[in-house]
Amino acid sequence: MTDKTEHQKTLYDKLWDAHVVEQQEDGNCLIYIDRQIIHEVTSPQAFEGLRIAGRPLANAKAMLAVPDHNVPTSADRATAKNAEDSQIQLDTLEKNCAEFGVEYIPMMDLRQGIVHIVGPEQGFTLPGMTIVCGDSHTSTHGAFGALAFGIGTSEVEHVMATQTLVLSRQKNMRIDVDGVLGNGVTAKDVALAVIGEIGTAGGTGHVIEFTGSAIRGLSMEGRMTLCNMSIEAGARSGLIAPDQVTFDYVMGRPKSPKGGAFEQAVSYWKTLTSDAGATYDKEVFIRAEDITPQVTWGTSPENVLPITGVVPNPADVRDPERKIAMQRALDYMGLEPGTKLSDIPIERVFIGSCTNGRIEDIRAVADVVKGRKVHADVAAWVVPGSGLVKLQAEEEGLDQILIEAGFDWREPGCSMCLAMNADKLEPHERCASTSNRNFEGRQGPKGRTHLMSPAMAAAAALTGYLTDVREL
Ligand SMILES: CC(C)[C@H](C(=O)O)[C@@H](O)C(=O)O
Ligand code: SF4
Repeated sequence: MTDKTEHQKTLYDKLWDAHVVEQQEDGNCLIYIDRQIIHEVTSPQAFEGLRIAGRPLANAKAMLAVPDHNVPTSADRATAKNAEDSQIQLDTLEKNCAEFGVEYIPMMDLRQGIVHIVGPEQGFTLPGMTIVCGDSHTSTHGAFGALAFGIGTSEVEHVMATQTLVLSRQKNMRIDVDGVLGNGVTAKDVALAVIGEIGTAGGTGHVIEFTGSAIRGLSMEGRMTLCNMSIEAGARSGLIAPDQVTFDYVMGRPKSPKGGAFEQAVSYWKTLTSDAGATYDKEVFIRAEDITPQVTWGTSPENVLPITGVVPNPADVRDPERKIAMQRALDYMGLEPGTKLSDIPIERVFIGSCTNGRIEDIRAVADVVKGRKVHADVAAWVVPGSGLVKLQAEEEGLDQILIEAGFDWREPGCSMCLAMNADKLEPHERCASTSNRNFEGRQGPKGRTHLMSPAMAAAAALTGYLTDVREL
């Protein structure tokens, strides 16, 4: 419910109002869902539910399926032996899509990749839409000015059956980043700095709209990185108003509107901005110049500091709960308070994931490592976010730069972002990673993850330590 007049809506208000099917007495709304993307992990029970109920899909054309979490990323993926449970999930997705008539992008298709990279690439993700997926990082698609959020498996089934969801309206939050980002500072650093500032619960109950000149200055790739991590700041969705950068990205994609329909769409999309008089429930202002290259030291994305910092000391923390959590994180990470972050050695590097597996990310890595060598004690991987990202990188010769530097150039998938298949850290291995979660065991049992930007991960690969990319 909103009292705002037609002229004082936020972008979120506009997207919400445009999709309300029915207002319920308890204040919740039945919301129309334009599109659903599915992967192999959270769709099997949903399909099974439909099968048992004897229900068809409400609109198979509103769905797109792609396997990503469990696919092997080794060069021999077509024949590679997968773990049995991984293979079952992959086979089940393919079978379900054939049975229910859902478009399915197979593993060996050039378009295969991580759902949140494939949707935008294919023009399946468009401004103004409501987009869901049984995956928390669906927030990524908010970079297009779409209302996009992750849902649970029972909701996946509900959308399959009805193309709607019952939702409660979120509050409006605005994070404004104004100014110009410094050298070596990227969208990932903005995301980590925001989480450092507001905490992993800072956005709870809110949809975050990112505004300001530094946000406008980001490419679509950067905007996706930022919205991707809104979920790590507690918000289910992130939003950026669409502009010319968005329209240019969307134009000519396989599934985007063409010709006159595109022009018409753009004139609607141009209305998708927060009105000048619109108010937010919460506002945060950050100066772009204050953001430096960030790295995490602990087991939550909010355990983040500038690379110039030192490992914090639990003794300096008053709150007893926070003190215990910090000590636990340091024990898990095998770190001593006071250690300079740049003195922490790493053994693995993972460049990829739906946060940083796009072409711009791979270019940034190639830029840093060109003509240099990965440190002898480091095993470094680049896992492109999709087959199309991989192809583009190869056409630009980036794969050669990376391979010559000593990187392993792999096939697309979620891979070591969450270690659902063979791609994982050994216990106690320490990894510079461009992914989004550093939880205990996230990249493998007892594995230790430091989150950072692609350029920073590339710098770490070269030196064997967490490294300030600005000083290379
Ligand atoms: C497997 C999936 C449900 C999960 C998510 O929802 O995010 C995964 O993608 C992750 O990043 O942890
Ligand atoms: S790349 Fe990582 S965060 Fe993204 S969908 Fe896959 S597992 Fe989740």
